[in-house]
Amino acid sequence: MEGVDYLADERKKAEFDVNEMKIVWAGSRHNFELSDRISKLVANDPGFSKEGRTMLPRKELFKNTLRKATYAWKRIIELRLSEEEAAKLRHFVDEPAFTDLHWGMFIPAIKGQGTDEQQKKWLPLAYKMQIIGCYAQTELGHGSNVQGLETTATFDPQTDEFVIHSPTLTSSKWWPGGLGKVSTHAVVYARLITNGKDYGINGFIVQLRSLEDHKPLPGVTVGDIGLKFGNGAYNTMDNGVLRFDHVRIPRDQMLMRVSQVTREGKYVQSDVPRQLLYGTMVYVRQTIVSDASNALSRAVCIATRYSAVRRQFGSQNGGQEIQVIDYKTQQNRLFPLLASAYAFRFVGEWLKWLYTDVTQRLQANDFSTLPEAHACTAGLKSLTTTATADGIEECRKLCGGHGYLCSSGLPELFAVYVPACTYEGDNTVLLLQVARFLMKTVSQLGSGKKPVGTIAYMGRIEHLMQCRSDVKQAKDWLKPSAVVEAFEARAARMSVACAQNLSKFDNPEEGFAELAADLAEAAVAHCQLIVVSKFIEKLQQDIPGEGVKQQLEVLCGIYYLFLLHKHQGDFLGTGYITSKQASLANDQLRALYSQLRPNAISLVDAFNYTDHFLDSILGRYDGNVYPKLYEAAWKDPLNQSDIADGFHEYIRPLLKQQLRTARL
Ligand SMILES: CCCCCCCC/C=C\CCCCCCCCCC(=O)SCCNC(=O)CCNC(=O)[C@H](O)C(C)(C)COP(=O)(O)OP(=O)(O)OC[C@H]1O[C@@H](n2cnc3c(N)ncnc32)[C@H](O)[C@@H]1OP(=O)(O)O
Ligand SMILES: Cc1cc2nc3c(=O)[nH]c(=O)nc-3n(C[C@H](O)[C@H](O)[C@H](O)COP(=O)(O)OP(=O)(O)OC[C@H]3O[C@@H](n4cnc5c(N)ncnc54)[C@H](O)[C@@H]3O)c2cc1C
Repeated sequence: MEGVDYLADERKKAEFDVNEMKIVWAGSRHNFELSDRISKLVANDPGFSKEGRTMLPRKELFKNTLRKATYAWKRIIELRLSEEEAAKLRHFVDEPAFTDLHWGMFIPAIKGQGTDEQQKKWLPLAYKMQIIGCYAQTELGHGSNVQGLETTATFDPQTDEFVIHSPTLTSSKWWPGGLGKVSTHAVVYARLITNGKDYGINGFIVQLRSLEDHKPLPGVTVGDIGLKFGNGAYNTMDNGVLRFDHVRIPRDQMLMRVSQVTREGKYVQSDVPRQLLYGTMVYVRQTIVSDASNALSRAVCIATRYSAVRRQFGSQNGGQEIQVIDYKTQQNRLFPLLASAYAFRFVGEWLKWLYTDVTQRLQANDFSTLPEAHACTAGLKSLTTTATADGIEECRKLCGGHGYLCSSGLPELFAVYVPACTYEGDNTVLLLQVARFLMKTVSQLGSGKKPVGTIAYMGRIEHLMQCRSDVKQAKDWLKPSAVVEAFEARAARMSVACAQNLSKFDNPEEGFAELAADLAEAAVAHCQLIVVSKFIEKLQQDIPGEGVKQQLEVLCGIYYLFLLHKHQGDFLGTGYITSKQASLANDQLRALYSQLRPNAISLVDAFNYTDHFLDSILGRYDGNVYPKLYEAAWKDPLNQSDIADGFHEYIRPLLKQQLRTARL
């Protein structure tokens, strides 16, 4: 880095090896080197500049995204990047685009739900981007309730085709990214009807636009759904609307891994569970969990650096004022978010492992771990995206007024990120899926079926229902066994309380609806237990680098003690801890903030973000905030002239009128 480093003193305070921490953050030396190389490649290429992005009108913004996405593809080909390198490049280009859905959902849907033959036909075209696809599931009338979708795919045995049709306005596909203006094809989810019988939802590959002139094919009505939240932000994406008027596709474009329709129109269900139709969602939820730590760490990096630069109050004898990062209130808002970024990193790594494991099992026709994989991906997607969206907004507030400027990078980051709480499953709806899984687990206790994996703790239910915390002094809260038992007891007791309340209802579905808010809270407790456990398990590994493990222990302590403090009501209400023990936890938390403080800047440096990727004046690596903020203000189009457009038309007559009144 060139020029003065205004954060150099902060960097000197670090008590650990930052370069080793970079490797822990990246997951491996290989991942670190890959990210480092590709992020610099993107940052140094003017073709990927972000300059002025938030000021472009929608049409120009969108065109610019098309330019960048195709330029990225050109570079991927020219540089012969591997699939892994290409994915990194798209990540660091940092602009939501149709390519996310093409690579992230269209291709995985064909891979997961297509037969070998279908994969052989469609994947090579998609890999070369000779066709561009999206994932068209959600409709105007239904998103969460997938079984309620209305689009129909009716088999016509005369012609060996499916007829895809949108029977109502509410059956219009609505939201799919990449659909509005770009995609040539879509995996469309529709009700499969054959021989007059409705067999529920299935996926179909449907061509939407001509490969010659890109015009919608006959019977297809397609367009963009309009401007979304935030300037720039997710408006780089063409989320679309799509209607079918009796569009015909060959029978072999029904994705046939889960079920088939024969030439005669007979519906055949294979021996794989129907839930595999939802497999693409499980995959994407897992990637969203991994991505949460990216988004949160970006916001935290900006807020931490700026908190060290910013000074307010407390000047003594004409000396410097206090850095706002030294206020305990700032630390209490910021440091748990820094700890959460690390916690989500590690749980994301673990979830990736779980997903790979379940995928291998599915290939071998072992479906036993699918329910747990669904509960974990759904629950952790909900937990991490909610905390990340809230965390980004908190980081904006932590930066005071300047956080509200687009040049802080935070408003755009928030606007791009916040729909993650909704897409790929509304976060409350997903928590209720976890709750169903928990209630099923509780109901099977005593049946001889041993709970395994993330619900293994339920197997010790008798102990967890009656044990009490043995914490006597603040530092006892640093013992992993004390912490894990606290989170297990809280989660188990909340689930059992819900199950007991449910049993009072004659109709279980009515009970579930009535108790939904409590059930969602029990699901949160279970998911927090997973994150805490995975962080603690990470610390049991061999972690090289001077001081690295110690810093991670501090972060882990902050993560769980902050949760314990925030959800004190649960821990006290379920009777596992006393109010004295809750207060000791808080004392320990404050002590950990003091230990973290000198390392804060280096802990965010370990994310290894380029200034290009952060795209934030407040988060600049060198901390040179004020001159750059001042400079940026003058680049605003409003400052291109001293007299604003509209002045002569509107303001001048007003001023003249006041002048006349004053003279009177
Ligand atoms: C996409 C890009 C990724 C690229 C990678 C880059 C990395 C960066 C990451 C992110 C960058 C941002 C880019 C993201 C772009 C946005 C993409 C957004 C795309 C979408 O939003 S697609 C649409 C998503 N829609 C949903 O998620 C709908 C949510 N609804 C449902 O999932 C279901 O309807 C339901 C689960 C809520 C209910 O279903 P239903 O059939 O009615 O089920 P139940 O009766 O409740 O349950 C039946 C039975 O099935 C089990 N089950 C449910 N779901 C699953 C599943 N997915 N897998 C396995 N099993 C499942 C359930 O537990 C029940 O089991 P039981 O009978 O009790 O044993
Ligand atoms: C930016 C963005 C990109 C998207 N991209 C795609 C895409 O590429 N492809 C695609 O197919 N879809 C896409 N979607 C759609 C997305 O998947 C849905 O919006 C999402 O699944 C939520 O469904 P919904 O909109 O129907 O919400 P709703 O279900 O209508 O939710 C409204 C409210 O009702 C509550 N609610 C609903 N059901 C229940 C219940 N059973 N119990 C308790 N509360 C409930 C919810 O919690 C929420 O508060 C995208 C959405 C967004 C915002």
